This record gives sequence, structure tokens and C-alpha cells, in this order.
Amino acid sequence: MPMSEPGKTKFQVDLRRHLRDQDISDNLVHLICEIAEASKYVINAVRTGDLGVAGTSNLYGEEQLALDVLSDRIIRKRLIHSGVVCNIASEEMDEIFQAQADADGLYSVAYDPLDGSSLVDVNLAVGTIVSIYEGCNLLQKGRNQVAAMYILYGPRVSLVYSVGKGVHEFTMNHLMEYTLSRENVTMKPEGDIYAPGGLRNKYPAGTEKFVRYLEDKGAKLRYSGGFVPDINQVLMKGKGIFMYPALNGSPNGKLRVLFELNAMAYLIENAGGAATDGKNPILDIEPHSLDQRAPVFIGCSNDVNKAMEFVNGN
Ligand SMILES: O=P(O)(O)OC[C@H]1O[C@](O)(COP(=O)(O)O)[C@@H](O)[C@@H]1O
Ligand SMILES: [Mg+2]
Ligand SMILES: [Mg+2]
Repeated sequence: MPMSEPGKTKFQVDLRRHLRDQDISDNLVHLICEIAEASKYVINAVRTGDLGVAGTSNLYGEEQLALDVLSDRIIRKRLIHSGVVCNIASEEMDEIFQAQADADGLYSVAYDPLDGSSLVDVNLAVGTIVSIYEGCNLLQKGRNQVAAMYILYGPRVSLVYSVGKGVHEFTMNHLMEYTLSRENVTMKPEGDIYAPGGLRNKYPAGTEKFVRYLEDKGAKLRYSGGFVPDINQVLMKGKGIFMYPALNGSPNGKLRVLFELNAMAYLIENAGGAATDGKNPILDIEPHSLDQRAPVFIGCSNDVNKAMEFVNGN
């Protein structure tokens, strides 16, 4: 019986081995693996942790759940001790945290430790969203990311990452190892599901017309209220569109550029899809503040282009 190669369990490729084949720095391999490790403690917190409120609020003034704060602490500690992180920004922290001074080979991380946390108490799927940049600057275009990933805490736990060479999915096995389950995930040009976020009675006319267009072509509504599972469905089925549009009264929609949109836009674009704020690609937004929000239409490229036509009235 030949000895199995390191990182290649009997039938499966594990995350570290797959990353090593991507021709990226050892530091980046280490960082992504550290985040994967941290997710195992987040899983435990989600499954058994306190569902109460933390008695604090985040930079959006939103009441933090104990799980938000706990998940944030788990990930932040892991990033600090990784030894390869310069600056850290989290949806649950008021300002950028410097883990260590600028030096060669370091990365900076922006993350949402537990997206959709208010869904845990009704047992719906939630996730962690991560963007990784080279160096110390976190207020830069999402197009400059060197990696993006999410971990989806659902009936199965999956981890999806890209370092710009395809989008790959890993599924957690009975030993809590992440092993390759889908490689080079790709989107079709057009889809048949749509996830309409926000209040429909506040949709501007053009957006409402776009939804009618989707319904007229037989698209099915699939919306859980969790950004990570809703995007994961569009990405893994390769056919659909998620939107959290500008609403009457909220021109920037709800979702955050640094902590949610940049990572998902990077993954969807690397799978052949598109992501726009209604006028420009999400990845080209020049962020001016940590708490910046933007409207989003993300998924199959033809559907996203159609959305822009309706939203801009042409
Ligand atoms: O409840 P709404 O307004 O439809 O918003 C749902 C969106 O808000 C979010 O729950 C925001 O996530 P957070 O839990 O990180 O605030 C997304 O997961 C989801 O896409
Ligand atoms: Mg979030
Ligand atoms: Mg969150």
C-alpha cells in the first residue's frame, strides 16, 4: 500500500495541499489555513454558544449578539498569532487594529466574523466572510484583493476560496478536516433563481421592473436572509442573481463594501460572474470609510447586466 502523499488523505485533497499548488506565498497559505482553523471554534460557538445580546453595538450602531463578539474575538486572536498579519478590520470592531508593524510579506484582513448572526436563533445557515490584501492598506479597491473566502455554517460546513486562479469549495469531514469537494466552480451566463434583499415596497421603479422581468422569465425566488448561504446557492448552482439594491430612503442599500461585498464580488468574478453597485463593478469602488455600504447585484453576468439596464432606465 503506497504511503499517501502528505496533505492528500486516502481519497481527498486537503486545504493546505490545494493551496500549496496555487503558487502563492507560504505566508498566504499559512494565513488561509489559520482562518480555516479559527472557523472550527466559530462552529462550536454557533452550535452551542449563548444566543443573547452582548450589551454592546458595532460601528453601524447595530446591537451585537454575544456570538458576534465571540466569533470576532476567535478570528482576531488567530490572525494576531498567525504572525503574518499587519492590519485587521472587522464588521464588529470600530476601527482598524494593528496586529504588527509594516514589514515584507505581511497581509491585511477585513472580515465579517458571523454574517447573518441574527439567524442563528431560528437555526438558519450563517457564515464568515474574509478579504485578504497584501501589505497594510485596508482602504483599497476590492480588485486588489489577493484572496477571498467564506465559511458557510449550514447542514454541512463548507469553505470556499479563491486566490485569483479559480474558485474552489472544501467540505468539512468527520475529522473536521476541509477536503476538496468542488474545483474551478464556474457560473453560467444566465440563471433561474433570484434573491431579492430588502423591502420590496421600497424598491425604486427600475429595480421593481427588473424583478418583474425575472419573474416573467420564470426565475424562482430563493432568499434565506443570510448573505453567505444566499450567495453560495447562486455560486454553486452557477445560475442566479442576488440583490440588495438601493432602496427609497437608503440609496446605499445595506451590505458593507469592506466586510461583505468585496469578498463575494471577488469570488463571483473569479467564477465568471459579475457584481455591480448598479453603475460600476463592486471591485472598482474606492472605499473612503470602513463602514461604507453599497447597493449590490451579483451573480450571472447576463442577469447583472440586465439589472443595470433596468436600474439605469435604459
Ligand atoms: O434582513 P434583510 O434586510 O433582508 O438583510 C439581510 C442581509 O443582512 C445580513 O443579515 C447582514 O448581515 P449581518 O448579520 O452581518 O448584519 C446579510 O446576511 C443578509 O444578506
Ligand atoms: Mg454581515
Ligand atoms: Mg456580521
